[in-house]
Amino acid sequence: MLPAMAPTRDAVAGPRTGPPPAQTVAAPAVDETDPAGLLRLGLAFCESKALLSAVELGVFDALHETGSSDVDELVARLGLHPRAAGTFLDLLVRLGLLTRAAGRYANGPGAARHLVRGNGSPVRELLDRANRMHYAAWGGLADALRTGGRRPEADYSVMPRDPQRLRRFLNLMDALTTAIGPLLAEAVDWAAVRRVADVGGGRGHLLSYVLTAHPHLSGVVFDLPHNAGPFAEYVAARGLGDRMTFQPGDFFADPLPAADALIFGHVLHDWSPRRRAVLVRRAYDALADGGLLVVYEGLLGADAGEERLPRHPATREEQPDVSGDPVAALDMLLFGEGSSEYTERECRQLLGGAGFELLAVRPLGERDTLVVARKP
Ligand SMILES: C[S@@+](CC[C@H](N)C(=O)[O-])C[C@H]1O[C@@H](n2cnc3c(N)ncnc32)[C@H](O)[C@@H]1O
Repeated sequence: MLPAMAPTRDAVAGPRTGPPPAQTVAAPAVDETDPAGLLRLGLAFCESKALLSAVELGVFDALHETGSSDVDELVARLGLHPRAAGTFLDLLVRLGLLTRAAGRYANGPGAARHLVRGNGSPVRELLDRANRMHYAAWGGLADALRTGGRRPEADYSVMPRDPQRLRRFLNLMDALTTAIGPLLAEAVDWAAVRRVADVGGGRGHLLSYVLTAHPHLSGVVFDLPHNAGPFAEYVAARGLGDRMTFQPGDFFADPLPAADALIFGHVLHDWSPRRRAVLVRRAYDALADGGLLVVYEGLLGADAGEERLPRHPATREEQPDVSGDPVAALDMLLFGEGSSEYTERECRQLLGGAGFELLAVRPLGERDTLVVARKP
């Protein structure tokens, strides 16, 4: 699940959001006798931007509502200039996103499943964010590589001033944890836990899965005060108002909730290694002996012998471990606001260094790793 990285003020001020939108793909075959592969790679941004623009313009939403439309109908509905609209739509057909029959366009199966707003797929939210932030940031990649590209850590203080942005952010968080919630409910042994706190738990989406699966649990979401309203709406809608509470606070400054288990989900990677260590120490201090710390994160380079990318020998020590997803790692390193993805090994060290005893490290869904630790 990627980070906020645009060089614009908007993106710079925004917080991290979990795993990156981009997925590493196998290295394309570049045949020295045929430069087509190189050209395709070099110009891939055109097709990428066509998809992102179609999402931005609401092409897939419009076609979802109408079933099918001709170019004039789409021009009118989406407020497009007619000059290039037909060519643009035909490009989307060629990319396999739309179908066209008798001059009428419709969503292809992949678009219908993943690109229509509100259909529950995280892909739409990720592409939305990629368009607003990552695209512009990657446009400045060469500069970021020259300068090191570091930016300040996440700044969540922008959220209360921009309700639309907050809503978009919460939607994205929920989309990313929809797949994780049921898995996390299963993967952890909650039998000895009575009260669980999701620290940085947003409006409670993830925690609602855990509580629904385990009726003996009660829960508290600890998050910044601006999430109190969205939380209240959310738990009322899920019918969990009597089992889940919201504790507003700053996890760097305020006492963490008293609970038998604390969750940090997609939270630690928002911060620099130093601040991550602060959070883990605070969790250790907040838990009673035997208490659980549950971390899920898109950790890089699991220790299970994944192939490592070659490193430049001269800077070996400074290189991040990017064995998991180099696109995500670059994105996070250069544009991730001082936050950084980190490796499974670092996570083990982080928790072990604070005094935790590791109980389990295992994959959680397609992108995340679950780490469960206990305060001895
Ligand atoms: C990247 S989101 C992760 C949300 C959720 N745990 C998930 O897995 O999707 C980070 C969360 O931490 C919260 N947060 C950021 N800074 C915080 C702080 N200083 N104190 C408490 N919560 C904070 C944000 O409001 C946001 O809900």
